[in-house]
Amino acid sequence: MSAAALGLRGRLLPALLRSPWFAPGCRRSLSAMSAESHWLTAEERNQVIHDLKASGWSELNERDAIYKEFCFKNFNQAFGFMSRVALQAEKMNHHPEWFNVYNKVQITLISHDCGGLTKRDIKLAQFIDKAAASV
Ligand SMILES: C[C@H](O)[C@H](O)[C@H]1CNC2=NC(N)=NC(=O)C2=N1
Repeated sequence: MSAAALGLRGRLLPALLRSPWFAPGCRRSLSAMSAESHWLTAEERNQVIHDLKASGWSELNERDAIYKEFCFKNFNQAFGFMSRVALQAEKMNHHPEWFNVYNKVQITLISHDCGGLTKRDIKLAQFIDKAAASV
């Protein structure tokens, strides 16, 4: 019976693959990861994604990640924002995927060692939004 017939298309299969049992890197590192790095429960995920979407983040289709674009007055403001985020990323040992052209910064957040979105990404996204608001 095909995966489609088993109803494994859509979100079920990605959710299964995201679980620690299918993400050996995540399971292996779970013991060394802080509480924030643990997987989100379905209820937690729904709530935080709802809140993040309200502030302009979106879920990527091709990966279990979140994405947001920021536009500042000039490069100086954009780079100052990136510098603050970079220091926080180093502090958390959790880093964004990002692209900057002049006053624009595109940010994708995903926990590479887990292959998906974890509490580390949510914590960094919330920091990023505060940093952007205080530029
Ligand atoms: C070696 C280093 O600690 C790891 O590569 C850290 C660095 N920053 C990271 N950032 C993100 N987004 N995901 C990771 O899995 C990750 N792992």
